[in-house]
Amino acid sequence: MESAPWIAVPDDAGDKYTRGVLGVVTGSEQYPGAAVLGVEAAVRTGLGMVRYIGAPRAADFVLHRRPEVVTAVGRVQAWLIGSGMDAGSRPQEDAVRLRTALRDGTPLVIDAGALDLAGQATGPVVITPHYRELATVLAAAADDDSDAVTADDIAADPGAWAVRASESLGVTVLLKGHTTYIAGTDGSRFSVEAGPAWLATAGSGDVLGGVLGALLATHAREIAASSASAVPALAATAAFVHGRAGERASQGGPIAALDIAEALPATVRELLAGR
Ligand SMILES: NC(=O)C1=CN([C@@H]2O[C@H](COP(=O)(O)OP(=O)(O)OC[C@H]3O[C@@H](n4cnc5c(N)ncnc54)[C@H](O)[C@@H]3O)[C@@H](O)[C@H]2O)[C@@H](O)CC1
Ligand SMILES: Nc1ncnc2c1ncn2[C@@H]1O[C@H](COP(=O)(O)OP(=O)(O)O)[C@@H](O)[C@H]1O
Repeated sequence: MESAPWIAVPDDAGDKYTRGVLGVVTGSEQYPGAAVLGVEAAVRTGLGMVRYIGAPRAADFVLHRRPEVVTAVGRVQAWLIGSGMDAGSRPQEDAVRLRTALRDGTPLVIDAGALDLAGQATGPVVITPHYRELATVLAAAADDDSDAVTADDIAADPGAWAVRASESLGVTVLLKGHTTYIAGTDGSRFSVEAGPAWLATAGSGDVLGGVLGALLATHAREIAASSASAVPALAATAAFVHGRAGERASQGGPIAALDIAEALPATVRELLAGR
């Protein structure tokens, strides 16, 4: 699959709303940095606006880093939820914020601490677990303990588990790892090996969530026309762009998650130049 066609280029008649707005409910008291990383990545992937409506401490950090972010509630074309949250200790305020996103009917990227809520979403969903997170999600969905799958089982055959999870949960699955596997509800299957192992660093997945959130928010029309085929293609594009940004940032050396986000504009530019 070509990734470049899945990058939305602004048209001359457009404005920030027609380009697409991403709503973000991420971060927490314990993990405010995840909110900063996801928002940074979304802004740098390209979109009209980000509305951040997470925890106040995280919102302060987000605004300090990205003053263009709006913290007022309003219409969005997609949501990114769960990065930097802990499903095991969810404050009531976060439950309310997450419900707003889940009931909106717009497409959602569901990561980390909101993965347990995927079944409650009213819009098309792509979940972005790593192996341990997928094992937890599948354990929660299993009829009894004998069906339980471990992270080691998933590591042994990640592509097959991404497909099984997509079929049993009825959502698009983006399973993170050295190779990232995407399984869509329409039968789409992608495997993306675009980046170096230096990408295995704290917050790298939070950056991926922001990239994918921006891509969903800027393709509302395509998703409305066919969410089952557009969402997995956009997920594969996000994994590819994330991997290429990691490669660009690393050049064979170590990287921090923010370096990946900062490499996104040049990565997108390079992709567009080639199309
Ligand atoms: N800067 C930030 O705010 C960051 C926030 N993050 C957030 O942190 C939350 C938890 O994500 P995880 O991927 O860690 O969740 P996991 O539940 O996969 O990882 C936690 C598990 O990792 C294992 N573990 C912990 N420390 C270990 C060590 N030193 N050696 C070996 N095993 C160890 C333990 O089994 C532990 O239960 C998510 O909400 C995520 O989004 C992470 O993305 C990292 C960066
Ligand atoms: N060995 C690896 N090689 C290349 N990319 C990797 C490797 N391990 C992890 N990644 C990528 O790094 C990111 C890690 O995400 P995640 O596990 O959610 O970390 P975090 O929670 O710290 O953000 C994912 O995009 C994953 O595909």
